[in-house]
Amino acid sequence: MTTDQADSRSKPDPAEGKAQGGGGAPNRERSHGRSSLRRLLDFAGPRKVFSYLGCGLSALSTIAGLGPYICIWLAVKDLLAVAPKWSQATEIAIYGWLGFGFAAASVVLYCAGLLMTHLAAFRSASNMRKAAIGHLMSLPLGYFDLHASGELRRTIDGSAGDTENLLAHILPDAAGSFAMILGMPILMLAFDWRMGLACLFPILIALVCIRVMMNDQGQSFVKKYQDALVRMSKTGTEYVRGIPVVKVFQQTVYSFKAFHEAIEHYSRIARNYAMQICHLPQTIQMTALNGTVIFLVPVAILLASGQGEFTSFLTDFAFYAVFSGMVPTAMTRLQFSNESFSKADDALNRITGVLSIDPLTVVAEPEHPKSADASMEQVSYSYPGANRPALDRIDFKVPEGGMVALVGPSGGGKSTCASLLPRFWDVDSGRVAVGGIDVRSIDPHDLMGQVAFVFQANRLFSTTLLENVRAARPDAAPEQVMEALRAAQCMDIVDKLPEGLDTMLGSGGIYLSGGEVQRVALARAILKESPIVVLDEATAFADPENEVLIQKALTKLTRVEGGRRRTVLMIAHRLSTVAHVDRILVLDGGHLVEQGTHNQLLDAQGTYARLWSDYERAVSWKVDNSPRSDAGAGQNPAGPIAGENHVVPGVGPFATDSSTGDSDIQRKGGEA
Ligand SMILES: Nc1ncnc2c1ncn2[C@@H]1O[C@H](COP(=O)(O)OP(=O)(O)OP(=O)(O)O)[C@@H](O)[C@H]1O
Repeated sequence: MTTDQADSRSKPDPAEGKAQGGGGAPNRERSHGRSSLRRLLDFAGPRKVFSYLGCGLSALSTIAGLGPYICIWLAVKDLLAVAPKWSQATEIAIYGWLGFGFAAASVVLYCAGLLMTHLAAFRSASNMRKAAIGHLMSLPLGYFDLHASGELRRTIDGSAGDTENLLAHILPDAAGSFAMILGMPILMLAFDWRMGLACLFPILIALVCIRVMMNDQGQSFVKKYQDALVRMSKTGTEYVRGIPVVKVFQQTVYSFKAFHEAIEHYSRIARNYAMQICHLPQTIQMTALNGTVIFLVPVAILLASGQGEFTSFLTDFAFYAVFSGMVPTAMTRLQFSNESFSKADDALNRITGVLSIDPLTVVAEPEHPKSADASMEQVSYSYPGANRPALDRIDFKVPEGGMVALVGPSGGGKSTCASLLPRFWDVDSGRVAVGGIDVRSIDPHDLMGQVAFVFQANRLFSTTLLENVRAARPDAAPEQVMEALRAAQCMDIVDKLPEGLDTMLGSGGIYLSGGEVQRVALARAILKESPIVVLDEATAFADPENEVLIQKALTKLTRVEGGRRRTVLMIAHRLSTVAHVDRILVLDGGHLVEQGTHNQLLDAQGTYARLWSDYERAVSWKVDNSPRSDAGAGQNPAGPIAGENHVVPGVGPFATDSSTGDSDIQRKGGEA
């Protein structure tokens, strides 16, 4: 999605009366208030002065670069004046050295200028990246659901790169070209204004052509072109991620429609621009510039007949013939700099688009939660652009140390509900509270400290196992990390890693399986020691062996020191894993349709009872079809829980914790 699309998802935050961060509302107006170059240089901070200096040096270099041409002209003039007695041309050597001096000075000035502009460009690009990444950190986590990583990478890294090129190379070159364009008419009209005009005429034609190409249509092309690049980058990233699926099903790139369409879209835009906007003006421009001599020769022939002193005329002609060769170079430079300015302008708008997305609101005097209960009071929430609410007036409370499960049909609103607690999104109406305090009144950092979130699919960083776990609590000692790994049943992982905790994971290191990654993520959550835990289908993708271990780790995670229980809000599709929680909330179509214990809900014969019976059927089907069905299914009268416990014996947050001897199943067995 482009930032423009993100714009359309923005919506007012009823609480604050302004665009919500999650929707992402870049304020383009703000970004157009000042010239792009000045806004860009602002990122360089005090180093912007290097940019001005660099451009000045580049302009001086161009002017110095004219010196050798004048020296050649003087030398030729000297020679022709004494022809054929060449030896009498005594000044030649001086002109030669002078020309060399000018050329050397031009090179030195240009290099010094480039050095300066590079210093400014690097600082500007790195500050831009830092600002954008820093700002991303302040956005609600839900923003990242809506914006693919490829798109963000392209926006931040690509845009910073585009502007870096502008400041480092294009700007000093443009300053040089500008100096050349200012100096050229003076120089050209100085020796023979008629031949000078003949040389300037194609430049005027080229300038008109450039103007035509960079009209409003051309500018809007650059915008569309950049959008097409972002779209290609985003769909390309998704395609690369989906390659295994594509290969397994023997599909080609054409089957990955979005990526294919993005490529087609990109080439269509580039083709249209070339054929509709550039074709004629570009042809005229290049012909005019490269054919300067075509204008010069007829003028020279006309002038030659009326010249009193032919040698002087010939010298002037030689000067214009040589000097006119510089014209295409200067004009091409100027044209490319114009394109780069448009490109950088667009890049800058993308960056400022990200920077102007409203971050999570932070109140001036945040409050600290007084306890570890969590509640929702009449909470409604709609995703930006959605035509019906994902949650509608949801009301419930998880008391401190309580365990509440969210169940319901797919799309019922379970994940949305859980993600409102750590402020992935802010509610449209109602209130989400932790410890009796509205989450919007808690400092976001404090809130993150209160809530540990275990996702369905977790990511590890490309660093050591130690640092991966320590991401949850950077000041934790290696012994504490080891303790968390032990509690998360990760000792088999630690033992098999060649350098234990210091083994690199991910690219360039060791890869872990999905279930192992899940356990390491649980170690993180355990190390974090937050009083509230949100579990989003933590065992969803685990194989039976890993599930046993994950369930054991979950048991540890749900308790703090001394056996006290953390407050747990969990989402589950496997109803067996929630049958023994304190309370089950059934969400259907964004409504809280039922709540109660497992038995109460079964008795109510509503949605939960229907889901349970579907679940029982699915499990008995699995058991009947399992090679071990003889050993387990029919023998256990306790239904699916028992059926699953046959496969996963005596584990889980609601089952026996072998290490502590506690048993939630036993403790809550009566309820079940
Ligand atoms: N990022 C999003 N943008 C727009 N709509 C969304 C987004 N995420 C979820 N929804 C919509 O919100 C509703 C609730 O989705 P949610 O993911 O909370 O349901 P769920 O009960 O967790 O589903 P599942 O069990 O399939 O994971 C659905 O209608 C879904 O289409």
